[in-house]
Amino acid sequence: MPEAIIETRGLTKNFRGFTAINNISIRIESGTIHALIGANGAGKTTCFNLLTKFLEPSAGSILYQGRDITRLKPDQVARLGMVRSFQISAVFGHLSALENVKLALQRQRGESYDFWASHHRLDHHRERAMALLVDVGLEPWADTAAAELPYGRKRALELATTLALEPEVMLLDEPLAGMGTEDVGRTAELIRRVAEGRSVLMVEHNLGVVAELCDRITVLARGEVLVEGDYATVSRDPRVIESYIGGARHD
Ligand SMILES: Nc1ncnc2c1ncn2[C@@H]1O[C@H](COP(=O)(O)OP(=O)(O)OP(=O)(O)O)[C@@H](O)[C@H]1O
Repeated sequence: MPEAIIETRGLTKNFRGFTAINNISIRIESGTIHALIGANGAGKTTCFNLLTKFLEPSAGSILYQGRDITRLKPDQVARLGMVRSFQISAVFGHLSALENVKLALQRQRGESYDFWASHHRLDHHRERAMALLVDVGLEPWADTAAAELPYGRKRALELATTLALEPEVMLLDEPLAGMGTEDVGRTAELIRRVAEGRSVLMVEHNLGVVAELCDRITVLARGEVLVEGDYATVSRDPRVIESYIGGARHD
């Protein structure tokens, strides 16, 4: 069996008596793009927040590269290489795209803003930041204030600031939400590109993109794993079809 980069065992989350996640065990294989899908209220966000350490589980454990990270804090798991996009990578609207990525690079190295920082180091950050902007197709926008970027480009900038942290696993929460068709296609392509050499876990409602992009899919229903597999397997499972009737968003 391929190596698991993230694994949950009996993961459970109760909210004052209501079980939002019930005893789920999932495996995210190293080097894959893995989607978490399910009808509204299935538990995707709760599961995502448990994996990224924004919520404490009521029971069960989470392993990252075989190591138990159940009790670690979000910044500790980020330092291990498991980074939630839009987590540490808040984008500052008044700063240019380039400055935002430079700042993310500085933070990645634990440097505080230093007026006297050597030119050599700052030049190095500039070059690396520019390369990351090129990677996400933002080169022409390098000097544009983040607040002025079109929506889809802003998400691309967030991906660049996440990439600055050199993650091994990127966790993306609805990366295509709110995008028009053109942005969806370009961002999906971008995710495919940045996924090379790393693993990605994403919560996503757009099933067309999930079908195109994701190697593995976990379908949640009422806080439990309904089925896990590739798109062909998952999409013809009668339980999945049934759980989606009336529940899924068809966007
Ligand atoms: N903080 C909370 N307190 C109480 N119940 C909660 C809390 N967070 C989530 N829930 C409940 O847990 C269930 C799962 O919610 P969750 O947001 O994880 O689902 P989801 O699959 O992400 O749904 P959506 O697609 O609508 O975002 C829902 O019934 C929700 O009402």
